Amino acid sequence: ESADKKATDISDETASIESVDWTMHGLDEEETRFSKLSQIDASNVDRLGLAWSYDLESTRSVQATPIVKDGVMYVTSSWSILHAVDAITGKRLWVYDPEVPGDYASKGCCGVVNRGVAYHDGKIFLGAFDGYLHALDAKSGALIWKQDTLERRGEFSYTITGAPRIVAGDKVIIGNGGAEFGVRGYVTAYNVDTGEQQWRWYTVPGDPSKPFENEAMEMAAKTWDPSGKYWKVGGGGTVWDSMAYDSDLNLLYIGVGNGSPWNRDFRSPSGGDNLFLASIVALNPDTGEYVWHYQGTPGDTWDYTHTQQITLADLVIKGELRKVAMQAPKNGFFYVIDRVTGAFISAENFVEVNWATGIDQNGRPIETPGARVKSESVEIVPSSFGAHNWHSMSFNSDTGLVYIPAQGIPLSVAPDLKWEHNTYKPGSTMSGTNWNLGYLFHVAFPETEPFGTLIAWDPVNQKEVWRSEYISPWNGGTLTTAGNLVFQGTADGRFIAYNATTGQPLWQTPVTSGVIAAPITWSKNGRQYVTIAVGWGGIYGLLNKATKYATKGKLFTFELDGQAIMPKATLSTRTNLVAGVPYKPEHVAKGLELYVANCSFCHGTPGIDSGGVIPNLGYSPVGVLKNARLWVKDGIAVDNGMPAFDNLSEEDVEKIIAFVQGTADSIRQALGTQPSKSGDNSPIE
Ligand SMILES: O=C(O)c1cc(C(=O)O)c2c(n1)C(=O)C(=O)c1cc(C(=O)O)[nH]c1-2
Ligand SMILES: [Ca+2]
Repeated sequence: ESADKKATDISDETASIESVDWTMHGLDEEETRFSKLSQIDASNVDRLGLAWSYDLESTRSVQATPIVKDGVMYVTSSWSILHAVDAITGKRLWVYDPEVPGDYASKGCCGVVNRGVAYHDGKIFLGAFDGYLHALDAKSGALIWKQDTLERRGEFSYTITGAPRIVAGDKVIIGNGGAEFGVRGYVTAYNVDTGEQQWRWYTVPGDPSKPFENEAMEMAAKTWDPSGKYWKVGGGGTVWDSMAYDSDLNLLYIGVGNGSPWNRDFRSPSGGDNLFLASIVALNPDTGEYVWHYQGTPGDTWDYTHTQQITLADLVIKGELRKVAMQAPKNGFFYVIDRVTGAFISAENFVEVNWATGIDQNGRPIETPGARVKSESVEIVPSSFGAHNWHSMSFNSDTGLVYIPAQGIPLSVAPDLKWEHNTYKPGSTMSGTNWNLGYLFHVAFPETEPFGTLIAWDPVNQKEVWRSEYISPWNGGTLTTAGNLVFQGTADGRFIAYNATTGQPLWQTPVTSGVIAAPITWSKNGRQYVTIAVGWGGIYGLLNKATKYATKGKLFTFELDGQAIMPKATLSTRTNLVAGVPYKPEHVAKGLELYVANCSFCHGTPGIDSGGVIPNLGYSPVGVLKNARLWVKDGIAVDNGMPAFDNLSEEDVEKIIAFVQGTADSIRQALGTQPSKSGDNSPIE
């Protein structure tokens, strides 16, 4: 009975084959992103053409997996703005703006992002960046109910960036972001009709002097050192992206994130595994009770979130059919675990790693001696950007392969010995916007090179089968289909179809901007379509980009023999290295400390990072850098997400300007080039 129910959950109209919707974030409860549609296949995919394009009008990140239900496409763009679009014509039906305040942007680590909505019984559920969960009428976009998901709003920097999920027939589940800032992670279930809270499950223990919420918290507290007073900083463990659901087993799987602060030496000085950080946890979806956990990265100290996609599959392993959960988290290992019991089955690294030599038979990493950075600057591989981040993977049960958007983004880290909970200190990474890391970055330059790769991974034999290399990290999520295809958008602005078995590229088209989101496929009246939301951004995309474009967010739908014309890409207006802003050289060193504590994680290193959706200040127009006070102090761009910094004095701003101009001058000198025409607004070519 439940198997039938599952099939209809995937799409109400699947039975007719005529119209197949995409109604869940990961396509199905198992989050496979494997579509059974096969009209578009390896033999005809080269005939794909544009059916229509739609303007999302966003200048920040587009991360959403669209949802298609009854001819309507629901897709979010930055600032959690939801667009309802006629799926056949691409015409706007309605737009819902949850009106996230501009000054909320700096309460998230990685930009005002949103990964999509959930659909259930005529309602759309949207988690907005400022922590409210909205339930809307799917037809009109009218608000039905709205819930504040945040605890102690204002005291902690919580956000929502992930897509809600529907479980147990009547519950909508959402977690939060915030573990870079110091928060306590949890997931909450709300009744789909009323919005009433059903249960909340914390991922880490609270203040041990107070009663524990449940036995799981009591068990978890034994793995934390109370002398670190972790509960003051929150402890971390946000559930900011992945969940999966097995309705047969009646288990909800959640992916739990990193510790707050990142550095375990400050969070739990005597060590400990710090449950349930960096774990997959199975919960009873009816009650929110703990069932089991598997902790992939015990005692996380590297921002090794296990919030990356959890995909469920039934695999024959050593002759036995196993119900498994699969994950490729930031730490670089591909995990297969038993989803009934949480028992470890296998793990192998899918990229080069230097923090562990492998995973032992109990599922514990064998850490390398220098992996827990104690004094000098060390380059840990993978970095906290992850060997795989939130970009969706897909699992094709025909080929037996998982398609992973893998990457390497170099970062060196050193302990921040000055770190104190919620204390602004020049020199302490982003402490000016309340980050709580306990690390400094790039005290020494990292030695590895950035890379981006699509990896086709065999989860049974734990080995790579094929790969496709890209020129940049931070490529889009993947989709696979019964047409033996894999689709992926790329950081360099292409949308590509591969043969799922061999990895041979079969078709590609430019799509006006770098892509980070995942494509979907669906059909209407017997015709198959492929849709991708496009718009550069996310954490790496704040700082860097791999195209010369700054095109606003778009939504593209493709079909066989589609004839629509691809809109023109907009060139970035990035200027040359800034020159000629007067400054006092003795201000540069202090300016660096101020920059690190207030500017670095959004604007990047001046003149070194290329600038993504947030400008790199090394390429500021002269007039902008000279008048930085207007942005930094007077807050003229608060609506765009640039906060006004009360902690900075006028003189501090002068010092930051000195650091930016001084750095630009040093780089220019090192490159041996002439001073550029200042204020030049010519596009980079
Ligand atoms: O610890 C957290 O709460 C948290 C939240 C988020 C988020 O909500 O986007 C990210 C991360 N961590 C993170 O570690 C990370 O690498 C990341 C990348 C992105 C992005 O949108 O590109 N978000 C996040
Ligand atoms: Ca994190």
